[in-house]
Amino acid sequence: MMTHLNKTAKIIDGKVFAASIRQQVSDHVKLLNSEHQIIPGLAVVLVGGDPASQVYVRNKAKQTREVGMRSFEHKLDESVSESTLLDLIVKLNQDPEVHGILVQLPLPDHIDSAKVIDMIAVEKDVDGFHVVNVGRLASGLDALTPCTPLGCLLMLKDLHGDLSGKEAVIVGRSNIVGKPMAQLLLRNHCSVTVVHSRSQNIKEICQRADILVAAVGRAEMVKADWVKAGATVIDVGINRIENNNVKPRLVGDVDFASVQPIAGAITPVPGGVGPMTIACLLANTVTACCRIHDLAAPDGLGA
Ligand SMILES: Nc1nc(=O)c2c([nH]1)NC[C@@H]1CN(c3ccc(C(=O)N[C@@H](CCC(=O)O)C(=O)O)cc3)C=[N+]21
Ligand SMILES: [Mg+2]
Repeated sequence: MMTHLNKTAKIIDGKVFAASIRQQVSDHVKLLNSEHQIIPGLAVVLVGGDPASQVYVRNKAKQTREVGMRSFEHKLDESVSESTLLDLIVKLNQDPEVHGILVQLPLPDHIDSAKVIDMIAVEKDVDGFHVVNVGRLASGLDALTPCTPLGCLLMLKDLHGDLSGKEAVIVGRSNIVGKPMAQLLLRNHCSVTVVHSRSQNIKEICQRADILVAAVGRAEMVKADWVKAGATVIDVGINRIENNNVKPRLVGDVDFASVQPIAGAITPVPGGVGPMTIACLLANTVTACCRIHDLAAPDGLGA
């Protein structure tokens, strides 16, 4: 048979990887239960009825129960006042059965999200969005780490092992992905560049990357000629392309079809970063529970 000189990138299977993380979480939950009679609990707060958010929240709750943890769902009306939401956070902070608190974002415009997030007890902030966790991550201290960048890092470490000296380029500077991703890659000794909507020569900068993380929320923006041959491409984007009458198609921030033949490895959408995000949320909840009870957290599930 003929061998082909043109390579095709390895497709990183986020679903399989996420399942192995959930298995480790589930093993640790069993241990906490048998040795210490502790059941980790995750509270998810959803404000309003956005259909996509409802699907995510339902998936989170289902997977939380599947790994043996308690799930507490709080659905509030779109019109809820900021003070009612803050009161709920205070209650959850004080509840000993709750070890992790996630407030689904975005929140309605009349609510100050920073105020709500910073009301969450630092040790229960499983999203890692509290200003203290952000600062701890940036300072190289133990921190609860945002789930999406943590999932990306675990995939990169699994693929490459040591990341020292690798040239990483992140497209997007959001507080939930781009910035914490930069911190995690820096902590793992990469050279890190963050490009964004005001950057010049984005394409040329991306061409240097050994590791390219796309997190801008613009459908198929990263094209084949942005990617160095053999680079690892992590696609964080989830963009719904609406088609008349048919089910919307999900695409990432990377033009998968054209990039796949160039890249060395690439995450698909769906089935890449998305499932890892939820798995890391469960991992963060067990980690938070262990720290709250002053017990050893599971190995290999942190940054
Ligand atoms: N406080 C907060 N924390 C979050 O982590 C958070 C949030 N707010 N708001 C919304 C975004 C979005 N998000 C996703 C999680 C899993 C998938 C996921 O599992 N995606 C599947 C497919 C999903 C589909 O079919 O729609 C996949 O990529 O294969 C996607 C998106 C977490 N978010
Ligand atoms: Mg941006």
